[in-house]
Amino acid sequence: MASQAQTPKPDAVLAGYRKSIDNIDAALIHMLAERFRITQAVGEYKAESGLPASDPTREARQIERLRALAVDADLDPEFSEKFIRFVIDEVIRHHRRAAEK
Ligand SMILES: O=C(O)C(=O)C[C@]1(C(=O)O)C=C[C@@H](O)C=C1
Repeated sequence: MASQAQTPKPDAVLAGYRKSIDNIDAALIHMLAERFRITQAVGEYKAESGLPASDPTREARQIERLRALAVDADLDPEFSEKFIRFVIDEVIRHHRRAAEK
């Protein structure tokens, strides 16, 4: 019986797919880094101006917009909402930390 610990033989088809996945993952990281770079500036601005860390009205608009974009792009809108919620919650955590400084 073949052991799962054996090194799999090279698979050019899978390697090609994985090259694309790696490029897409790298682009996602760069885009997220850019988004957090700008939200850091927003957090500093909000802290200086005494504005609240979160803006639920803006968030609701963003979620609705992204859900619609997801449907158009054949992406699960529930997933897109969970993803942006996760990102925004992290931004709010950063904003609150900036306001405490
Ligand atoms: O637009 C803002 O006011 C932000 O602080 C940015 C952001 C976001 O990450 O998109 C984060 C928190 C707010 O509740 C809404 C949106």
